[in-house]
Amino acid sequence: MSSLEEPLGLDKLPSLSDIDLSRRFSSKRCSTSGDDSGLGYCWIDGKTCGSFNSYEKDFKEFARETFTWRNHTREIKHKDVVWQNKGRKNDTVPRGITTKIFKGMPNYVKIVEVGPRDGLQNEKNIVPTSVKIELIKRLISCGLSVVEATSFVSPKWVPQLADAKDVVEAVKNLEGARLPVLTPNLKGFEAAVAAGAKEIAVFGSASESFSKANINCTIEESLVRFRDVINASKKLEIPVRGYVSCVIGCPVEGAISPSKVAYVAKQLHDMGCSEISLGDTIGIGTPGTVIPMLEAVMEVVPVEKLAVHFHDTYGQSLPNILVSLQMGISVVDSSVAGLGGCPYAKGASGNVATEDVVYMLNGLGIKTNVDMKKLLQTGEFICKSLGRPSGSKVAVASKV
Ligand SMILES: CC(C)(COP(=O)([O-])OP(=O)([O-])OC[C@H]1O[C@@H](n2cnc3c(N)ncnc32)[C@H](O)[C@@H]1OP(=O)([O-])[O-])[C@@H](O)C(=O)NCCC(=O)NCCSC(=O)C[C@@](C)(O)CC(=O)[O-]
Repeated sequence: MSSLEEPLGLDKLPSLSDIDLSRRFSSKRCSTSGDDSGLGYCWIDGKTCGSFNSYEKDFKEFARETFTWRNHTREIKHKDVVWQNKGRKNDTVPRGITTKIFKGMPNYVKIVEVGPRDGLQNEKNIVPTSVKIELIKRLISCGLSVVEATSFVSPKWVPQLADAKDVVEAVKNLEGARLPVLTPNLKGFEAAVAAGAKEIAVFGSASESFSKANINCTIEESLVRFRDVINASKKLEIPVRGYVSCVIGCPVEGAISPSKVAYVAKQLHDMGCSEISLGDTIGIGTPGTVIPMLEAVMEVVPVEKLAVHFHDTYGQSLPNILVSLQMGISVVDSSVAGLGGCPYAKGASGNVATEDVVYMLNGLGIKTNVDMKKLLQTGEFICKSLGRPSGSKVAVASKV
């Protein structure tokens, strides 16, 4: 297994002109600034749009609610959040651009915390097992309902997670969260089950080169391995999550076509994966590339089965999550303090920070059940243990 070449650079990114603007921007667009570039137009189909002034008023209402987490004193009031009141008797009449923006967004987002696995697999120094266990316990106490605990992979390739068995044995009976682990093959699956894992994940790729570098086999070979793992898990009624890496680009191959992503996602779904997480492994996606990718996948996998997994290499994770929510996705992977990166994707930075995702979702009035104060303390705990600053903007800002 060789490490991969330089990460995909900006020069290799698809330009906006490569993307079919007519698919992204509604034909019934409503003009706020009136230019022809698409900027200033709302891009979710709808019939009417409010003026910019009414949007500004609505926005002020939201902004006021956005900064409440510090003291946890106020519940977000949903009186102006039309999309959340759908179906209730006293619905506010949907109006204007605000409605268009929030149409289709979920009321609740399940956050899949991947810090203990994705976060720690790429740390230079081996993190003590006791710190990993403490991290998992703290993350559960924040209210996170899914905490990915570790991986059962070759310790030769990922020595950072060589203690997977000890970690799982220590946390397997903790209540309050599901604790899936990564298992690339039957060997990993059997070890995980023996240690007491109750949920697993298989991880494939939409890029042939990345598949070979990461899991030492082609995409088709990986699908055969996953089928074996999934069949074994079905016998034990163990739920399986499926990952697709490199959904936007690959460090070797450059841009990856949405149809390749859709193909692998569909295979995993058809095999029986209960959830498919779409990973922008090297964090090069923007809404301009994420939207067409999601469109292609949604044609073959139901949206309620999809999760998004963004790395923040180019600082695009939050806008990418926002458009994913607008497209109906309600499961978001993230990593406390923005820990993370894949050992086989050189230059890829950490996952989007859980604190930053929760902050944005709080601001949108979307429930997560995550306690921001405890989450910030957990981020502080792990950063102190690792001797590095937090990758979360919210964590940094909250200290100022
Ligand atoms: C996938 C394998 C295991 C294939 O492993 P392999 O095909 O058997 O061959 P190999 O040459 O790569 O490794 C062979 C050695 O690993 C052993 N082995 C074989 N399987 C296992 C196992 N399950 N657990 C422990 N050991 C195992 C096997 O027994 C043998 O041991 P040896 O005889 O040399 O002593 C290997 O290539 C590997 O461990 N790769 C590391 C993959 C990895 O963990 N990558 C990072 C996670 S993926 C990711 O981060 C992306 C994601 C999910 O976050 C989403 C995104 O951001 O896009």
